[in-house]
Amino acid sequence: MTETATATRAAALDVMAAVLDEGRPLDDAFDPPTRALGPRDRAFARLLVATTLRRLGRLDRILKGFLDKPLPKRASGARHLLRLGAAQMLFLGTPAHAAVATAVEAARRRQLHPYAGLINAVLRKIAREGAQRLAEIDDPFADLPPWLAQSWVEAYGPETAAAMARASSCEAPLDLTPTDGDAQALAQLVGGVVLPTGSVRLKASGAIPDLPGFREGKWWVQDTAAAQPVRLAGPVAGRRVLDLCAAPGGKTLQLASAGARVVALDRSEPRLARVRENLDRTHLGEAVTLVCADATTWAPADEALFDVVLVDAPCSATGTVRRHPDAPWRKRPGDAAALAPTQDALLDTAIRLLAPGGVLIYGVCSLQPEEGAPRIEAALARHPTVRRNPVTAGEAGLDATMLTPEGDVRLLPCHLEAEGGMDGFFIARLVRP
Ligand SMILES: C[S@@+](CC[C@H](N)C(=O)[O-])C[C@H]1O[C@@H](n2cnc3c(N)ncnc32)[C@H](O)[C@@H]1O
Repeated sequence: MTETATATRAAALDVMAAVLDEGRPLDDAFDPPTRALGPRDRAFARLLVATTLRRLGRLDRILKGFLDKPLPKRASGARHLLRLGAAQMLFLGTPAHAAVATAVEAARRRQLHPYAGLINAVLRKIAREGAQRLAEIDDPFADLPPWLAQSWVEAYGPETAAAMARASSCEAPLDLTPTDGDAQALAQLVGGVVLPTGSVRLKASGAIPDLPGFREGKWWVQDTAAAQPVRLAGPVAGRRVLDLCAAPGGKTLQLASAGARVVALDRSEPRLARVRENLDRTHLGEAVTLVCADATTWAPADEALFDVVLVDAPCSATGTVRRHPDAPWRKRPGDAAALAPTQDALLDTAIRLLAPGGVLIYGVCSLQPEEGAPRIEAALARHPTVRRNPVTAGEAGLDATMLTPEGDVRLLPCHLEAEGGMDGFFIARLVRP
C-alpha cells in the first residue's frame, strides 16, 4: 500500500472528524488536513468524504449489522475509518484489499491501534456481504437525519418528500449564468445545455478556473434555482436596486449585468471581498456600490428609496444538500425556526426602503416550510403597504408544479429531475402599489 494512499485516507478521516465531531462546514474543514496532498489525492479525498457524507445513513446501517456491539463514543475515529472504507468499496469501486489495508494503516497512523483489528475484520465482512446488505435497504430517507426526513414528509407528503430525498443525495451538476445574458452562446462555448429556466448546465466539469471563458469573466457559477429570484424581479435596467444579503454576489452580478444600479450590502466583510472579486472578474463593478452593514438597521445616507429590493435571507440551507452533503448532519431541528426573527427583520428593512411602485423579492435556499410562506404572511400582516404579486406559470421558465396556490415559487431538488435537478428554493414577490 502506497504512502500517499494511506495519507489520503488519514486526511479524509481528519476532515470527517472536523465535520461530524466538531460541526464544522465541509468547505472550511477540508483544506487544513488535505493541504499537503497532491491535486489528484486531494480530489480523491474530497470525493471520498463527500460520498461518505452523502451515504452516511446507509453506511451506518450496514456497519451496525457487522458490529457485535456499538462502538463507544471515544472511538469516533475508528467509526469514521469504517465509514470511509465501506464507502470506497460500496460506492467508489475501490478494490477491497486496498480499502481495507489503507483503513488499517490510517488507523495506526492516527494512534487508533486498538481498533486496527476490528477495522480489518469489519471491512473484510463488508467486502464479502456489504453490497447485498446495501441492496436490501429500501428506504428513500435512509441518508437523511430522521427529523429532517419527517419535516419534509409533513410539509410535502411522502411521495414528493421521497423524490426530494433521492434528488438531494445526488451530486449537483454545474450551472452557469452568462455575463452577457446569451445562454445559447455560453452553452456552445462550454459544451453545456440551456435549461428551461435559462441557466447553462454542464453535466461534467474539471476545475472551474480551467473552463472556457472563466478568466475572461464570461460567466459565474450559480445553481439555476438561485438564479430565479432576480429573473422574477422584472426589468431592472437603469433602476435603483438594493441587494440586502449580497455575498458572495451571484444575484448582485445578475442585477449588474442586466443594467441595474446596485447597492450590494452584506454584514460580512470577508464575504463582501468575494463579491468584489467576482465583480472584478466579470467587469461589472462600475454599477455596484458595496456596503458592509447590518441590514436590519441600515438606511442609505441620501435616504432615497429603491425600485427593487432583494432579500436573499440567511436560512437553514436545506435546499443545498446536493452540494453540501455535510449540511444535514450539522443542522438541528430548531435551526430554521431560530432564523425567523432575522428573516422578519430583513423583510421589515426591505419594506421600509421600498419605493412606491417597487418590487420586493424574498428568497431562501431552504426546504423548511417555516422559512417560506409564513415569513411572507407575517410581513404582509405587519405591513399593509405591500401586497403579494403572484408569480404565474411560464414566467422565467417556471411551470405550474413549481408554484404554490398563493403564487409563491417553491423549487424542489426533484424539479427538472431528468436534467439533473436543482437546489431547493422558496421565492415570494411583493409590490408596494
Ligand atoms: C444566502 S447568503 C446570500 C447569497 C447571495 N445573495 C448570492 O446570491 O450569492 C446570505 C447572506 O446574508 C448575509 N447576512 C446575514 N445576516 C445579515 C444581516 N443582518 N445584514 C446583512 N447581511 C446579512 C450573510 O453574511 C450572507 O452572506
